Amino acid sequence: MLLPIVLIPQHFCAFPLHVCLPLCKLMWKKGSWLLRPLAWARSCSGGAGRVSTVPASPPNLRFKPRTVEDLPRVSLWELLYRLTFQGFHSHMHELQILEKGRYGPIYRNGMNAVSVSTAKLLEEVLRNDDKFPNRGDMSIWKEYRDLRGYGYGPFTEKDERWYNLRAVLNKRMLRPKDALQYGDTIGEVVTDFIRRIYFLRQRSPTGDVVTDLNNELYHFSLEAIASILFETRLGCLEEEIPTGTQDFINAISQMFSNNFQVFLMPKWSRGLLPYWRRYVAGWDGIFSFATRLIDRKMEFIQQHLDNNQNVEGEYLTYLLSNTQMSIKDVYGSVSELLLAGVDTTSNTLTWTLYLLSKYPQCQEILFKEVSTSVPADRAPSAEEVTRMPYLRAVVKESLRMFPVIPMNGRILADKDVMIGGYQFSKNTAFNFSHYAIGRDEDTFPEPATFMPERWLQDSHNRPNAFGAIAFGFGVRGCVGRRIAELEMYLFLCHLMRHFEIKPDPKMGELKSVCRTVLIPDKPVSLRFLDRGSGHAA
Ligand code: HEM
Repeated sequence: MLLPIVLIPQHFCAFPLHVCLPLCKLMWKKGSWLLRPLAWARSCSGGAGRVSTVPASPPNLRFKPRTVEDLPRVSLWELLYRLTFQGFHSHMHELQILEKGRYGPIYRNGMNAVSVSTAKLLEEVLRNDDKFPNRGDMSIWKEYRDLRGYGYGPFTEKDERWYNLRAVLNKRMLRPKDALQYGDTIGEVVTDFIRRIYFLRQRSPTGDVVTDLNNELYHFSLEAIASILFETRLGCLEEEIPTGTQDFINAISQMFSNNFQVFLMPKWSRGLLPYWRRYVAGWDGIFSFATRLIDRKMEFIQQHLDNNQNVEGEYLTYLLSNTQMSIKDVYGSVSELLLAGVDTTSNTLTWTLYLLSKYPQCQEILFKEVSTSVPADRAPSAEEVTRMPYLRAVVKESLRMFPVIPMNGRILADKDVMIGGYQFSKNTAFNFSHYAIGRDEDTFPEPATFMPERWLQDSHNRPNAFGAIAFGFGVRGCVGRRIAELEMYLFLCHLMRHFEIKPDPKMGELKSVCRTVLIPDKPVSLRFLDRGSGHAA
């Protein structure tokens, strides 16, 4: 009989076999396969996300694979209603969970892309990724660069030009051992930050609270990434913050806050509504900050060359001396790297500290790991921090719960693909609901609980890795991943040796807000209790 041959070898239903087979047989007899493919899929799979492939078509029963037309669909009106009247425009991550509950794990969202919200479906999409992966429409970012005559960077470039650009940018950054060379530079920034925490907490009435920690961590991340990209210290961790720094931070915030509105609004409305003007002003602030620092470095290099002195340097010197990159390209790429390197690590660290303060038992395990791995009389090295399993698990778990980039996507243009049992033609846009995926109960039991241990289980019990791919996947994955990880590991390792982090009762619970990146809904304040370690930072 054909049925078991088709079904049993690739049993794609969520129901156990003994429940599923009689159900399937019943439908088969009634001809339901042909008549109501979607209804079958729903009743048989417990959600399309459980279906990984359609069974091979029975030769004599005109089996038609399900297509995008068979997917549940959110109308544009529903989306607009939720964004505007229900306030989801700043809670797009929570909208993922709401829509998943209503439409299942794969559906057409209001923007006509296909949203996927299980680890398994995400894996299927990414395993079918193009040779030159494409995240989607970057036209409004390009428009700014065209307007001001800057080159495109890794976010905005596409196809072969993107590939060649990444070949240049990846060097000295992407491999784990590339990042290690920045260990001392980052270590110095971390030491300064610890000093700043001592300075800030003693100003509080109780002598141990640091308020507006997210902003402090912003300064830390900016200082750290600038020290790598521009090979120079900005002084963001001094008592007096240098002028221009806060303007840059505000400019990023301004650009991100207006990005979505500019994307949604028609071009003709730009002169009438304030978003486009604010958006351009935000980018102007970002680019002018970056180009000023690049120009300063070029002058420095030129002076050395004029004096017949050797020019040695790290990332920027390497880019500037790369013959494949014009100065316009360097401006474009470095500005994008800088932009990507500040909000991401700073917000992730904010969430991590908040979670550690709420889960003292996890903080204790982390403290023990740090104390036993590094002798008390010296600072941890870059190699050491990357070898601490609990520390890595803490960061991974924080990113699962609060993925700083809560959604992402791909347009698969190379070929037709089969995802979740549906056939999609070339050029289908897929949207990845990372926030909903990270909170999926099937992949992560007790998803709202911070449990770094879940990442330390043996390979059979460890969650599907696609459940939390905070840095993306494949050749288009995050170029700054190793730097970001090193920065966060060194930071947490140093900090744990100095302070025990506790909640500030005055702050209350934090909620997340989506402003392209996932940020806390209010200024964060935490207590930093001195462990009296007397360690060198
Ligand atoms: C917690 C820290 C960070 C997180 C969670 C993060 C996450 C991501 C994600 C999800 C992507 C998209 C990947 C994909 O589509 O597959 C991405 C891309 C990117 N990230 Fe990061 N990132 C972080 C830090 C950084 C840092 C420090 C830098 C700069 C040094 C950076 C530079 C970039 C760039 C340039 C891209 C675009 C790559 C391309 O399109 O080719 N990121 N990042």
